[in-house]
Amino acid sequence: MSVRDAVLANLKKITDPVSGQDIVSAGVIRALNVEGDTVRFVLEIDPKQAERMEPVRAAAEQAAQMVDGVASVSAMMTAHSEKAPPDLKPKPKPSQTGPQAVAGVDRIIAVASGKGGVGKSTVSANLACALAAEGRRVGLLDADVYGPSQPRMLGVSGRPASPDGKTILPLRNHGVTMMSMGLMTNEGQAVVWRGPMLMGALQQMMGQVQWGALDVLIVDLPPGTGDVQLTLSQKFQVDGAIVVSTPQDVALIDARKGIDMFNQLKTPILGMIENMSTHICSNCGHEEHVFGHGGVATEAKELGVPLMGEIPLHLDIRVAADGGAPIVVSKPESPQAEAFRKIARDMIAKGNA
Ligand SMILES: Nc1ncnc2c1ncn2[C@@H]1O[C@H](COP(=O)(O)OP(=O)(O)OP(=O)(O)O)[C@@H](O)[C@H]1O
Repeated sequence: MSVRDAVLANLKKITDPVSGQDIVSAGVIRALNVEGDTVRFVLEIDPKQAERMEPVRAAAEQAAQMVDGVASVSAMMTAHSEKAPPDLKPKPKPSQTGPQAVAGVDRIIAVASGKGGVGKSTVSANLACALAAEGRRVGLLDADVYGPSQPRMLGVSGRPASPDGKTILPLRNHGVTMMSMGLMTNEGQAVVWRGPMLMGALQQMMGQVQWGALDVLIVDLPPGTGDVQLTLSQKFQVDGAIVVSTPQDVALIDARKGIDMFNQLKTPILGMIENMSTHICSNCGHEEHVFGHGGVATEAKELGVPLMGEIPLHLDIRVAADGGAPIVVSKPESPQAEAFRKIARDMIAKGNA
């Protein structure tokens, strides 16, 4: 049994006090992510039940911890989206609410995925480093509040400083200026990200972080189509969205939802990237199609969006990301890195980065 399945089996033993079902069947557990010996997941709850659910969260964390091979567990509570209460305040003029540019930032590119775990953060980190290697001034905002991974992928640690209490100084590595929403919360602390909180935090990240002059700011979004995606597109001028998907049908169905959302928000779609496209054996170089191959190309064609590239499933990509130096930095001449670098060069050639 995989660690993921073992974690799920343990979580299934816990009852959701609201529905009476187990917490997995009740849909409380979301975004379960196993990386090495680290397990992360989110409990999606009604914000009114936050207090009642805290023991459930603690029990879930403990249940995951019991699984062999698991060293650390992080379980956060998040509020499931509710209809916003009617806004009785007079509406500000549309010119004040329209998407804004961020001072000093030429372009904002959102990297999204319909489904979690398809490698969106890996793609964001590699694209950011590849663009920086081409001489672009690059920022990377990790807006994935459910599983912030950019500090680890870019090998930066420590909390960002705020010398004046108003502005936030970002961190920097591999030529990329980086800020993560995950660095603003205390590690291991349960955070209930309510819609308005998310919006506030995102606005703070965009507006108060001293990004400096950037050619492009890449925003690594959480998976799915939620509050962060909406806020980003509604409040800021997003110049393009990249949707990352694996070739599996389930991932593609969700990727399509992501594309629909950006179409509705009138955010231009730069294209799709197929990740974990083919598997290249790190011993013999043999190529096989673990999740099928070419599914994203077919989907992109059907949706009328460009296929920006296909990234192989390769152990070196994961090892490099886990080690804090993405493959385009640690093995820039490898074919795996070249797959990312080609996408970056094409983006620059098309004036998108
Ligand atoms: N092309 C690849 N080859 C090998 N491993 C990969 C590849 N892409 C991603 N991975 C690995 O898969 C795992 C998930 O990737 P990543 O965290 O980038 O996904 P994500 O879509 O951002 O996930 P989340 O849902 O947490 O936001 C990581 O351990 C990463 O190193």
